[in-house]
Amino acid sequence: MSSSYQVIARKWRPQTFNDVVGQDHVVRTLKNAIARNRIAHAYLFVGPRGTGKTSTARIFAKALNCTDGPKADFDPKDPAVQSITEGTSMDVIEIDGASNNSVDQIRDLRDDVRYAPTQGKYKIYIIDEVHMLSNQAFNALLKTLEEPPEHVKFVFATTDVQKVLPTILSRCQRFDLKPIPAELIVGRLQTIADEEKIKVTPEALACIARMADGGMRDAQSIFDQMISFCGTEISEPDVLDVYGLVAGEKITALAGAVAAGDHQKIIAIVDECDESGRDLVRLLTDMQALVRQALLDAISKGGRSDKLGGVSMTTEQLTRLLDGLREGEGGVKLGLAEKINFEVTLLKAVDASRSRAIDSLIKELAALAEEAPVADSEKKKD
Ligand SMILES: Nc1ncnc2c1ncn2[C@@H]1O[C@H](COP(=O)(O)OP(=O)(O)OP(=O)(O)O)[C@@H](O)[C@H]1O
Repeated sequence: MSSSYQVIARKWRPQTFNDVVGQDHVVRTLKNAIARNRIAHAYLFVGPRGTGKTSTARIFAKALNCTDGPKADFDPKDPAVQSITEGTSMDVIEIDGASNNSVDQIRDLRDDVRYAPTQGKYKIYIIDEVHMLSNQAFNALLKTLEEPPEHVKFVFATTDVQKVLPTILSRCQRFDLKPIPAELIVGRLQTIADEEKIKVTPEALACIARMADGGMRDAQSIFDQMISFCGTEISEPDVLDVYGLVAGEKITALAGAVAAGDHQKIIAIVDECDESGRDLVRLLTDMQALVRQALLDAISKGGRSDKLGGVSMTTEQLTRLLDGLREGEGGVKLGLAEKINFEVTLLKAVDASRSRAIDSLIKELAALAEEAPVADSEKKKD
């Protein structure tokens, strides 16, 4: 039974603080709070999906309720910790805010909090997607949050903090989990691949990380799917084909053509991508990422970058280009006449970046022209 298949994302859920990737600021603060015994009544973990909110909440619960706790470096084999890992601890209660019966659960919670924990030091309520609670449930929760008994701790998680009532927010210590940088996703996937005896090239991993956009769960799900398709050996072309992605060098070539204003080359590359069934929406996102990198490069170098295909572009041009690409996004995403919309977006973006450059030239000339008559009249006076 124990050999039953488990998806990677679940099998590789971080079990200790050290396993959590890319959220050092959160982990450090929680560890410090535990070490100094300054543990708040309620925490709120905010962040995009699959970045470690639920995992960190559970690890925090383990640190609070482990034998001789609270202790940040608890032993994962401690029976008190294992019961939390296995979801059998009576003192760690998880409620999914998105489910229909959460109101009843929150009502139960109000009665339940009065009773002392059964084994651990604390009763810990982890409420996932807290923004999805109905108003009724929110209000019921608020009453408990106002005066929680000493032995009760709350950990809330949300992907949409705007929807959490201010009255709840103001009673919580808030932590923002960030999208996980691609190189850390690659690192974690590599560790998993080694353990699972999967041979995967660095290019393939980079490609998976690119698609996951900072979400570790997404990255792991894609990796899982690739293993189903390819077995134990995965290379970049496999990932590109399965997900209809465009190869890195082709994206660079297209970005270069856009920077150079080479309309013919743009159209040729788009044709090629479309004919081989590539995902143009994704290509547009990847292009934006490249232009953004060039923009950051230009800003750090005082106003110019030649990162897009070696063409020197100003910060202003790159901003216009990025703007143009974003403007067209809606049309391309609509899916109708996707290719045409995509081409038009690129061509317009090229024009926008160039016309602005011409605009500034005109402005400079106008400024010079304004100065010129003064110089002439000065001369006449002489
Ligand atoms: N920071 C991280 N470090 C390591 N693995 C992670 C991290 N974040 C997510 N994962 C992986 O993704 C899976 C899902 O993570 P988790 O449930 O903690 O995310 P979440 O932020 O709560 O997502 P959601 O908002 O969708 O509930 C985990 O089981 C783990 O495999």
